[in-house]
Amino acid sequence: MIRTVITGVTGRMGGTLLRLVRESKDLELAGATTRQVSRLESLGVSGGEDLGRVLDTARAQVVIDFTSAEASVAHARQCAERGVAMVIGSTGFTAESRAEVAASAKSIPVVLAPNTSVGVNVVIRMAAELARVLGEGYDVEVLEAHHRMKKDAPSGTALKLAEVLASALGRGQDDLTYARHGQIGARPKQEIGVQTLRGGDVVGEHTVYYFGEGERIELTHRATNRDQFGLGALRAARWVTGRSPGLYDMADVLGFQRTS
Ligand SMILES: NC(=O)C1=CN([C@@H]2O[C@H](COP(=O)(O)OP(=O)(O)OC[C@H]3O[C@@H](n4cnc5c(N)ncnc54)[C@H](OP(=O)(O)O)[C@@H]3O)[C@@H](O)[C@H]2O)C=CC1
Ligand SMILES: O=C(O)C1=N[C@H](C(=O)O)C[C@H](O)C1
Repeated sequence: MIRTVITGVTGRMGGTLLRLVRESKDLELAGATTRQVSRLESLGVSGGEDLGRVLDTARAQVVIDFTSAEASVAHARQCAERGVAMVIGSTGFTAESRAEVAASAKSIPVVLAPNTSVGVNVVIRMAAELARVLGEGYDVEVLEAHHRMKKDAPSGTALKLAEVLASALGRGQDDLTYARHGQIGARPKQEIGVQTLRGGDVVGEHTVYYFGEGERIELTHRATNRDQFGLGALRAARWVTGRSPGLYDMADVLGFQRTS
């Protein structure tokens, strides 16, 4: 059994992960963290607020962390100090905070993935392949929609899609456009638009549009609950436990060639 700690266990993903770890045959809950410590008892979970303290008694092999970029940076440092592997699903990283996780991943294995759903990762791969095949004759746009409580925008998945599309088309960060307003003029050929919708209880939707002359291709993934994110995270936890230190992503877990 793989001894697993879940951070942010009172969150939306934390609750999904708690149920899935309990249902799994090969992972066991070794502890959990939350800032709402009084809720741990009713969840039947042992743990506390500080991951370092939880790890000092939990004999954990892996931490699954869906919290926030800021919290994940601190959690990665605490795991690195104790030699515990990690799966990080948090989004909202800046180049600097990602570099901090990469620094921790010099001493422990870390899977850092803005989307742990296998289906989404297949879509990411197909999006790059479609862009390569279609080439320059199509205008590429990414649209994402999420629930009203989501804190970061665009979603980590939309940013990942934009990154792999840019790489497939030989374009760079400067070609990404996150908003349009006013007299913007004709669309530059090189542009890749990334647009955000927020509202209601939308779990997560991503579409890549390829607008051509006289046709349009749309590649869409819609999550209708959080289970596939959680199941993918458990798969990543099994894969990362006992690996060599390094920063990995879901492409590594799934045995795909990296797309960017
Ligand atoms: N990779 C993937 O496939 C997916 C990634 N995500 C990402 O996972 C993250 C969590 O999403 P979700 O579960 O919906 O969010 P929630 O807000 O429901 O849960 C976040 C949890 O993390 C805790 N947390 C947040 N910030 C901190 C902090 N600074 N220190 C300690 N604990 C903290 C919260 O604690 P408290 O309750 O005390 O506020 C809460 O328990 C987001 O970044 C989201 O984008 C989400 C779904 C899928
Ligand atoms: O916050 C969410 O809910 C989600 N976040 C991830 C992201 O930012 O890409 C993945 C998923 O779509 C749900």
